[in-house]
Amino acid sequence: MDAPILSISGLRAVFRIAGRDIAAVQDVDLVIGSGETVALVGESGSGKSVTSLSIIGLLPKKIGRIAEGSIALRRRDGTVTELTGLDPESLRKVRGNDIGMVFQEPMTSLNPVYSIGEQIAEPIRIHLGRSHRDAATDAVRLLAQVGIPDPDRRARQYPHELSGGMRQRATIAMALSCDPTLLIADEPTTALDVTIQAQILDLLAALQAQRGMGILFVTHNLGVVAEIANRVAVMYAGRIVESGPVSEVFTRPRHPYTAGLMRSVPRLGQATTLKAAGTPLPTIAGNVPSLALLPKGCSFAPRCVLAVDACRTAVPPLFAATSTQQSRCLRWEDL
Ligand SMILES: Nc1ncnc2c1ncn2[C@@H]1O[C@H](COP(=O)(O)OP(=O)(O)OP(=O)(O)O)[C@@H](O)[C@H]1O
Repeated sequence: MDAPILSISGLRAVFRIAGRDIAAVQDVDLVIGSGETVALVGESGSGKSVTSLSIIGLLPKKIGRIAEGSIALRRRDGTVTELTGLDPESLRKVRGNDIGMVFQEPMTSLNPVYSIGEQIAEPIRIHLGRSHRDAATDAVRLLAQVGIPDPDRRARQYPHELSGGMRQRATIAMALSCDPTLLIADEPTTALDVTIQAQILDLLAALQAQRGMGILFVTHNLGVVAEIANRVAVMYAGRIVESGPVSEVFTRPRHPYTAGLMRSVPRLGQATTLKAAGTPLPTIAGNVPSLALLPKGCSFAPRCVLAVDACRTAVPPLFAATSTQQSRCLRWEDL
């Protein structure tokens, strides 16, 4: 059997703040197979972006670093490379050749002073060694593949001449230009309106079916997870607290934090009913703890209605709730 596209184990990423290492992410294990989409979900500050930045080696210089763990990537030629030990230049090559990235705001990836076509062609020339002319042809082909009408003309246009949805399509084309084995999409649809969002999700699913790449999809939106992902990993205060197939986790969450997140999602019809009844949508009481002052034991315990004394003494391990679903809750059986 082929090695997974991405295999993270025991990842701990820290920030050096006021002379202390503060762990933004710890004990993170994550596997993505080819053709599989894994969603990383959780509230703001839970460590989703730090996890994806660790993979691409772009933690903030000077203060951020991977303190422990391994990140193994299967490359296009089938070899598996350990990314944590690579020097910056080798890592840059892996990033350009084997990992594609799409971020929330397309203008962070696009340069306003170059045409769309030039920007897609550049990595093709640099990383795949294609001629100017061939790379330009490839760029137009990629624009067509991501559903941009009249791709010849669009390739000559500048980012400001495209709509937000078209710009995001263009960054997806750029991310796919070197035929990556792994695509990291960090809130790629959050800045778009819902109809465009649905189109981009459909596009990613279609491209994945064609190319068989693995996708790490970072989002705080459970609706989007249900739409696009095969498996989901729920993060809280830097740790994965629950993971498993979306169908299992969403129908039967085994961690109180996941259950709380699920309850706080408005459902069609429910919002108006609750409003009519004068009942607000349920939220999870309390706040995410500061990473510098994590409570002893389970980080979610201070907000958890199920918490017992044992939860406050040691961080719970990941329990195998089923053969495919894991929960970092001592009381997963009581949920
Ligand atoms: N440059 C930085 N310096 C110091 N701490 C940081 C830095 N970047 C992130 N952190 C800390 O790391 C933690 C995890 O942040 P991260 O951006 O991964 O969260 P997230 O789950 O992606 O949130 P969001 O949905 O808001 O992007 C946060 O507590 C944050 O304060």
